[in-house]
Amino acid sequence: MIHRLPKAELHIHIEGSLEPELMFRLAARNGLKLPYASVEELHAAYRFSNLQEFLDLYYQGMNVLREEEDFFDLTRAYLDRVAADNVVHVEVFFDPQAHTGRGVPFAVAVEGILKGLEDGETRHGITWKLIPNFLRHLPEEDGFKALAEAEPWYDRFAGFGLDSSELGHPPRDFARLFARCRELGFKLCCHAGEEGPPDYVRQALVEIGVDRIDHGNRAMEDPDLVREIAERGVALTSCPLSNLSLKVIDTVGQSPVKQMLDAGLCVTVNSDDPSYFGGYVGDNLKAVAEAFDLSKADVVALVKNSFAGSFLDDGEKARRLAEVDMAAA
Ligand SMILES: Nc1ncnc2[nH]cnc12
Ligand SMILES: [Zn+2]
Repeated sequence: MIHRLPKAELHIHIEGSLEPELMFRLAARNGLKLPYASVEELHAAYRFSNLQEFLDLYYQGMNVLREEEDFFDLTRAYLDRVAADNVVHVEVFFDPQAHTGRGVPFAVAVEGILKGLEDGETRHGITWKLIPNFLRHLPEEDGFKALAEAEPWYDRFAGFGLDSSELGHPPRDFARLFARCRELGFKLCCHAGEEGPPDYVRQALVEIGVDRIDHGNRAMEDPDLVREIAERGVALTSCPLSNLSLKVIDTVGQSPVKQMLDAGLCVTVNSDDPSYFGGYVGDNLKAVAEAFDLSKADVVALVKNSFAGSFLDDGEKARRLAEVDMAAA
């Protein structure tokens, strides 16, 4: 049934969908030598004890993305893969500062990704939103520069997000930047509570006023905060296999997904960085369904949340939700 249901993915870093095979192909195309002898050796390096260990490899891996065509191929490969899982809508993150910071122009990254998204829409009918994320390990001032560079593409972006190393980089440090994004009419999302304390989630929710919380695991430590999230109707994008891989949890059964569902939160299931964490959105849904022995109603609720929590307009949401009900019947 999981396969059959039309679904959305709301938390995917396109750079984190770079599969080892494609990384080797792009390295060869760009005349670069990887510090790994083979795809197998690279795969074997994907063992992490925390977020930072993953991020170090993630930023190293994306170094093969140099030309517009590389970003196009990356995006195309992701959409081909999720089309096979019956994903019909994606809201895709990318990290512009991780590219401009190594000399790849903003335009190269964004144009390649946009062309890939348009190609996927044409070939698979997958609708999409694109959401640049600011890197929180860099100063807010650098985020303002990225926002200024993004200006020619404002009409192509649904919102802005915040990612990278969470501990020591609270959402509050980016309050002015997100206030500006809000003034410009963008949706706001923020990685919070993946490793950081519940107070980071509260800052994202109350001080930044996010429309969506990415991860949010540690919010579950604070019942008042859980109530606040429920009252505001803000969706959470949970990523079970990412949490497992980054040792946020020890087993999928410790994922907060079931607790969030039971608390009446709009929780969704996503892949985060599927190439690094060993599973796409369908695999993540299967993993939680198995770990919690979820009922059909719970699985349908998670999939409906993926549309309810999306940045689609109300009419499009209603149409997608009705399609899920039809497929589930
Ligand atoms: N899981 C994650 N947390 C924070 N930043 C990220 N960038 C890519 N994946 C991320
Ligand atoms: Zn993420």
